[in-house]
Amino acid sequence: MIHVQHLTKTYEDLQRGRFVAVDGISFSVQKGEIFGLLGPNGAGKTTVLRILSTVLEPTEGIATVAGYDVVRDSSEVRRHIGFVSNNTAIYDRMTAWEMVEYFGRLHGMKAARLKGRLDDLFDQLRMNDFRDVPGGKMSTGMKQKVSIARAMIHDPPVLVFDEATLGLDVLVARNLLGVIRSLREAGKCLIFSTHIMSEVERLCDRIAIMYCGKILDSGTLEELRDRHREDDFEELFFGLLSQHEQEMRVGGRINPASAANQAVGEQLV
Ligand SMILES: Nc1ncnc2c1ncn2[C@@H]1O[C@H](COP(=O)(O)OP(=O)(O)OP(=O)(O)O)[C@@H](O)[C@H]1O
Repeated sequence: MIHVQHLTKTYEDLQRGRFVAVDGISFSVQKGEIFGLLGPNGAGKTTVLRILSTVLEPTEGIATVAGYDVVRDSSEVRRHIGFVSNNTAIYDRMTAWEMVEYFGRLHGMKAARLKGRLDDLFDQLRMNDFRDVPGGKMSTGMKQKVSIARAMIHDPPVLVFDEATLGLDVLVARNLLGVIRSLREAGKCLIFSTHIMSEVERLCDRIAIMYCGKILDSGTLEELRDRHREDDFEELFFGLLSQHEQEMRVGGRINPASAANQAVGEQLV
């Protein structure tokens, strides 16, 4: 469902000059699978997810979603993908129902199909209690559910969650992880970015550890543990990051992103 090959994204930055945010990464995600992108702030996760959802174009490499190329077939990609982040704008004066309905219309859905889909989603995500509550009066958990419903209204086979639990209390975050699991059961292809190790351990079928724009390693939790002979995932993760730092230092190729990530230990849970 998602195929990424040698994907690179460079930004022209006033301070850093030409900056490589994503550096030749490759991975695939199948139907019915949750793929976790784990990495500290600045690792390049959001950039990858924005390329997949056609908000950004890659500098080099190929990315396809449901068989469609993110550059050549961007409107087909948008039809097949839903994007959930932690900072989706929720309109204060629109109710939960109106907001999700509005996004359905933006996707060109006809009234009858839209009504059926709204009913299903409000049941599935248990949103009926607050269907008429305006955005300005919603709790963070309600807002997050509206964001998910909005991303799912057109029933895309691929869903992207970018740091979606950031700022949520434990209960709401736990509910969200439950929703993501149920989407996997429904056969969706899910990609989930986070800097929280326990989330990937609990949720993801396969994991890519990302740092300074590169995937340092990827596989199931068991494969990673076996390969690195380390049962403690936190130790494994930090071991990979410091090995990468060391290799960059020896090669004299310190990526500016490394400097930006010096406080990496403090950012990770
Ligand atoms: N528009 C931009 N112009 C220049 N640099 C950028 C731009 N967007 C992102 N970057 C840089 O690219 C790198 C990767 O950022 P990105 O947001 O993809 O990382 P991330 O892993 O999602 O981290 P975070 O969790 O902080 O969002 C960072 O060093 C960031 O400062």
